[in-house]
Amino acid sequence: MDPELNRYILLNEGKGLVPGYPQSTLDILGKSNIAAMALFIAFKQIMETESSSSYEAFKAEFDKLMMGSLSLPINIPGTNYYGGFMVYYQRCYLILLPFLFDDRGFWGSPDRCIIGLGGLQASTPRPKTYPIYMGGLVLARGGWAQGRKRVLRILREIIEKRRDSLMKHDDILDYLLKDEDSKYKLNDDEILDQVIMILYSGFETISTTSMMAIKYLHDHPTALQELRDEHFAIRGRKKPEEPIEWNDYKTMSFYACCKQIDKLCSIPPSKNGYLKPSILMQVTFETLRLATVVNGVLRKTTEEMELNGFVIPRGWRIYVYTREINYNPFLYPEPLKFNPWRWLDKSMESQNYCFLFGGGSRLCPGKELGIVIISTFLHYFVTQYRWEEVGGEKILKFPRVEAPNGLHVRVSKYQD
Ligand code: HEM
Repeated sequence: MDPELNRYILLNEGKGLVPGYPQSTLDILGKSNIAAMALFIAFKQIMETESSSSYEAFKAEFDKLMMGSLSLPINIPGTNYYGGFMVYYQRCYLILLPFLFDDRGFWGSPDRCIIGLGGLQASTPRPKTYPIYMGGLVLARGGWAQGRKRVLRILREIIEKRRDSLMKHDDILDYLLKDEDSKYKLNDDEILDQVIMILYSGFETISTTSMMAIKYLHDHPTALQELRDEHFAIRGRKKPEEPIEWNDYKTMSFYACCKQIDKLCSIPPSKNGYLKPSILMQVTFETLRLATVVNGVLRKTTEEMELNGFVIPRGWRIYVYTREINYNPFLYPEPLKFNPWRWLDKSMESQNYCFLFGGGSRLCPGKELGIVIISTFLHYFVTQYRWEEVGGEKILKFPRVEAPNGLHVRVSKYQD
């Protein structure tokens, strides 16, 4: 691992401390550390050299753009939208299936609904009324508003400088700019779209999941201890300051290195070795399940279809609300409980109801990268620090997972 990133991951010491709290207190999400870390990592992967000179200016504009991308499309000065951007303009039909509301009118009671690409499960109680409501949900658009304009300007300048320079870089932007194979050559607009897409997609997903993992581990000392054992075992094979690398990551993922796993796990080791998820993977998947960051996936019907009595016309855009699957008690007993060990069975992740990263041909292409970044962060965090919450830890789960005031923790150096 790049030592600079490594340092950043080690909590960006001295930066982003929450005013009013002692020096050792960090705002884990919100406007500082984890979110900044996720964006910085993505920025550095895309433009290694420019990450030191252009990052701060870029980040300021990107923050505005992020805010605008999740707002009503009112394109007048003063609104979040005007200061940001929207991705595409498409009319989208929001399908509110009545089973998303239970008898008390609550959203998605865990025991009543499941919708997946395979259809509704037989256990779903059928509503008598016609199930589909149409709402004009405008997802996006309207010219390039301010945030995006400025972000694009910064990126274009970087691209121009790259073209004028003879230096070679080993980063994503260099690969995008290469014109060796004209079959895959992208024009500048397409390159810019790719860059923004990578920055945008990995930002909130990674930072929110990392924050929630810290929260759950804090609240579940047994899981934290098991994770620490697993990661001190990895550190034990390395010199004190030696960064982790790819081979370490492999032992951090599906090769169990914690004895306790064998006690808990009913599955025999596979012939390839102990191909069982490590406690790190279990914690990550359980966090992704319980604190669902991406609530659903968008699809379009290419022909009229019937899903267990629900008729969906051809050409409709559908928001498949996958979040509820994660709380289905038939699939995940005691669904609201943080139980990382339920992921001991590796096959859980490949079940066709598991939509943590979407599914089918649109499966999240950043899945592995996202898991690597979260894993690396947790590895350093749990082996180097203890932490306790110090107020402001209000967490909202709906409509999106967030800590409106940040999750404040006081960290101290970990000593046995
Ligand atoms: C914890 C981390 C992440 C989670 C939970 C996550 C989740 C998801 C989900 C649920 C989808 C929808 C897939 C579908 O429609 O079936 C998606 C799509 C996507 N994700 Fe991620 N993602 C994560 C990280 C990343 C990262 C790091 C990147 C890029 C570097 C990325 C890039 C994308 C892109 C480009 C799509 C659209 C794919 C398409 O429509 O073909 N994601 N992600």
